[in-house]
Amino acid sequence: MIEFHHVFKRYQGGHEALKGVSFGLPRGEMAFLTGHSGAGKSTLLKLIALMERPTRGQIILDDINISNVKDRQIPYHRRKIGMIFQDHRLLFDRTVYDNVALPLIIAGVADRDIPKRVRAALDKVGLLNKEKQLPIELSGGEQQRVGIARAVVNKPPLLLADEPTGNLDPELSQDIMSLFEQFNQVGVSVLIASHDLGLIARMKHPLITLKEGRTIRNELAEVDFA
Ligand SMILES: Nc1ncnc2c1ncn2[C@@H]1O[C@H](COP(=O)(O)OP(=O)(O)OP(=O)(O)O)[C@@H](O)[C@H]1O
Repeated sequence: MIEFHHVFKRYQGGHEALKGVSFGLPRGEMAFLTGHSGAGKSTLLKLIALMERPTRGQIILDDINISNVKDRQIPYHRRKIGMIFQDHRLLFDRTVYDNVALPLIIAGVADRDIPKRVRAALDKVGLLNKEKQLPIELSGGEQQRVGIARAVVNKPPLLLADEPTGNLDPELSQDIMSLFEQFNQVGVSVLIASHDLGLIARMKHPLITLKEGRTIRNELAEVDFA
């Protein structure tokens, strides 16, 4: 599903956030990405979503070298990916329903199909009864679930989550991780950046550990440079 071949990322200003990262995430796998603050975890996820471009190396997503994806094709590329952020990035002046419907509207889904799909996504995260509420009226864990419903409403084959439990207590964090496992069990590939080593250890999924932009531990296959 995802292959990184000796990927480097240097930001404007000269900081090298990734220094030759290689790994392969097979289709249908769930894995964790960990490492100290500033190790390059968010950068790695942003490269997959084409929120940033690599300086060197190749990233293959679904057999496509994403360096060849032109800027105008990025919205189509992103439809393969559901992104979940620590701060959820919900629209706080819109209802739960409207937040989850937004990706469908952007993707041009027919109006008549939207309610059913929004409710299916809210049902999966256990929030069917909250659709008329504003995000501010929900708990932190519920807000994160809305973020997850929004990420999965288009049924992307890949979920990328950046510290999705960073603001949650241990019990809620476990619930959110279990939710990711449920999506994984129906075939969705999942890559989660997290600091929470205790939670990661309990989940028993492969781990990639970054240190100062390099892979220091990789329980996923290293990929050969073709
Ligand atoms: N847009 C940017 N411009 C310049 N430098 C950046 C930019 N984004 C990130 N960096 C730098 O790249 C390095 C890696 O950042 P990144 O956000 O990928 O780390 P991280 O492992 O996700 O950290 P955290 O766990 O704190 O979120 C850091 O030193 C950071 O300061």
